[in-house]
Amino acid sequence: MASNEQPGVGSDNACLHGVDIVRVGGKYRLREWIGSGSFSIVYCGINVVLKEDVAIKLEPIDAEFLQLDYEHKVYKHLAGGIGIPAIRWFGTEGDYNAMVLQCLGPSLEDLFNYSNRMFSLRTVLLLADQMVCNVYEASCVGLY
Ligand SMILES: Nc1ncnc2c1ncn2[C@@H]1O[C@H](COP(=O)(O)OP(=O)(O)OP(=O)(O)O)[C@@H](O)[C@H]1O
Repeated sequence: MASNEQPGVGSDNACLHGVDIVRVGGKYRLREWIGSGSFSIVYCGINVVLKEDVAIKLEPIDAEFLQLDYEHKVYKHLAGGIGIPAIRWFGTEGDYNAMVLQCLGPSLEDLFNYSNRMFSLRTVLLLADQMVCNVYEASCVGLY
């Protein structure tokens, strides 16, 4: 799960988190930093042609354990599932592998905070159902 220690909300400067590129795939511009996971950095971004909000996930190409390509394959296989973002672009830009995704709504952590860090039993069961279904789908195509 990702950590959000230094949100760059309001900043248009992607360099704030050590990333020295401003666009990927020609038309996806990085905007504010959303969070950093164990292997990647995620930004809010925009498709400058369609004006669509996107999420841009970057992984340094010199990372010891590259995972973005695998995550890209998992998303491709789970396409259309609940909570699975559509892939807009995948490739390499400068020193980064990049995956551009449909921008989802608030994270589970955000929703948990909105709910005073307490989910009802019904919500927990609905979440468990979605997670088990996604893992099952992935296992059916040999991804787990
Ligand atoms: N498509 C998306 N739309 C909106 N926010 C997203 C999207 N994908 C990821 N995020 C947000 O970006 C942050 C980091 O994402 P994520 O946890 O997937 O990174 P990660 O590097 O895969 O982390 P880990 O490997 O530690 O799970 C989280 O706050 C997450 O909610």
